Amino acid sequence: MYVCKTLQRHGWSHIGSFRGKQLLMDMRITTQCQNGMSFFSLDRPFQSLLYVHDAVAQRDFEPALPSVPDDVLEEDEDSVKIVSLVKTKEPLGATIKRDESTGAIVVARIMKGGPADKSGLIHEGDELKEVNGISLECKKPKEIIPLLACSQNEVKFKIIPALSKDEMSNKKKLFVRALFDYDPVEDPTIPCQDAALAFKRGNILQIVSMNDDTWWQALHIGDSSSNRARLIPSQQLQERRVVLQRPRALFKPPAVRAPAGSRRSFRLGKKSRWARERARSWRWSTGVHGLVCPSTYTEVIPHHKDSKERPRLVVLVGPGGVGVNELKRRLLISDPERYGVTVPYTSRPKRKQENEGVEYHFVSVHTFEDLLTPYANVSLMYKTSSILRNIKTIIPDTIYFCSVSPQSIKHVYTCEFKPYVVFVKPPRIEELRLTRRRAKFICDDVGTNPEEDFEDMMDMAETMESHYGHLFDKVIVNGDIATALRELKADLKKLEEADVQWFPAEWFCSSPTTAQRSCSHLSGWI
Ligand SMILES: Nc1ncnc2c1ncn2[C@@H]1O[C@H](COP(=O)(O)OP(=O)(O)OP(=O)(O)O)[C@@H](O)[C@H]1O
Repeated sequence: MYVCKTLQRHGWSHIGSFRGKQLLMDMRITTQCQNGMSFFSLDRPFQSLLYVHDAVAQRDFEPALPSVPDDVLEEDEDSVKIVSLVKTKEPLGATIKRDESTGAIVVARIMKGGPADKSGLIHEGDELKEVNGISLECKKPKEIIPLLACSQNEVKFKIIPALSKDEMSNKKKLFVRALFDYDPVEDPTIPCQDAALAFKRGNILQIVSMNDDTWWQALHIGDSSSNRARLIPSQQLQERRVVLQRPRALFKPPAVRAPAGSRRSFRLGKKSRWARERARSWRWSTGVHGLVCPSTYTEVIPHHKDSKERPRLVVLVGPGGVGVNELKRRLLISDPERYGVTVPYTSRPKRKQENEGVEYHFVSVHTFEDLLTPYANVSLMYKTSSILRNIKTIIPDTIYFCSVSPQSIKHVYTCEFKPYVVFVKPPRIEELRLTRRRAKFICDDVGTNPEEDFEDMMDMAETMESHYGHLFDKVIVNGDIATALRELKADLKKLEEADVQWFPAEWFCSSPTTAQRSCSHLSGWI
């Protein structure tokens, strides 16, 4: 029974089109009058025809599109596509995978001749956002297959189409981690202060234009208050500035000191003359006095954390005596369930409060030297890797710390360990003197003068920062130990809770040349 309300008002001629009317006249029609409303029963084909007509007239054939999510940027709005495929017994003919760097589910392969291929609507590289209205965010490929299996007649996909190669090169978003603080208020050269972006070391910026050699345009990721690009100093400009501001580092001659072995102090005085000289020569050969590129920005890519992913390895670095072990010790005491350590090797003598295999494996200078020969270095690296691997498989939820010398960071600075590198930095020299003396850790060396060691520590910290600063995710100033510990714990908590983490692009570079370029502070992609 087809109810035709229009019939009542205007009679036959108003049902659909004239063609409809003509058809109607040709059919067998039964009409009845009931309460002033006209009813008529029609044969099935004709009834279907009217349904189709009405559907077309009301444009009912178009799919009901879900609303555009709020977080889609204006420029992205047109890139969401809804694809509806009729389901048959055949599989769709596509494979999907999770993109490691973005966490997105993407079409990995389209099988030739399969339904997906024949439809021409789904392509390799397309990002799947939803299946039948169910969001695929944080889902794994194996969780998505049952969603497809249980859908009835049709499967509806919400897709972000893959970009063509040309579009890719134009549209690839470029993110960097800032390696310095920038305050436009203190920059007299900025063309327009209101158009500038202030940022802190460690902030993530999206570079939206590099057309100008001196001023780039960038957005501050995580600052939802503004979507407007602002000016930041380009890498080139910042490098020039750093070099001009570094006369002390560049021209300071090596300090002439009394023979190192002639004095004893809380920390370095216990080192052999050889070790002290070696440390100093390393500083001069690799530090600010060598060919060091100033830290400006380093390219990063977002990584969407998987709920089952292990915590990242936390690597602590800092100049000798700054308090790396003290921080590790206190962290372990504060929560032994949550934190674990790896035990490094050292050639320095054991201190009173230290135990073999706890803070370090104490080995002789000779053994340590052996470990540093090129051949042994491989086995040391292997040992380090296997120790870390074992630990990672034994207690997956524990956050592991390891302290390494900055030169050794490269052994763990890989996608396998995904280290989070924390640089433990001494405070200003006055605070260093005050806090260390107050803590009385020079008590076992009566009559020592730690002043030179404090200076060495400051020098070494400066060298490490200028040489390896681009690898540091976090800098903790160890003045007051309780404050430093609190800050470190808060930072690790934030790291654990963050859904998106920013990994250096070099971890994902396949060719060593590209990796090297990306490591040298973006010089490759300018
Ligand atoms: N913030 C601080 N205030 C006072 N004393 C501190 C502080 N941090 C560390 N110390 C003390 O300084 C001494 C050296 O610290 P620690 O052994 O942790 O240094 P380290 O960085 O591990 O050196 P190394 O790498 O040579 O072992 C210890 O006696 C420690 O208790």
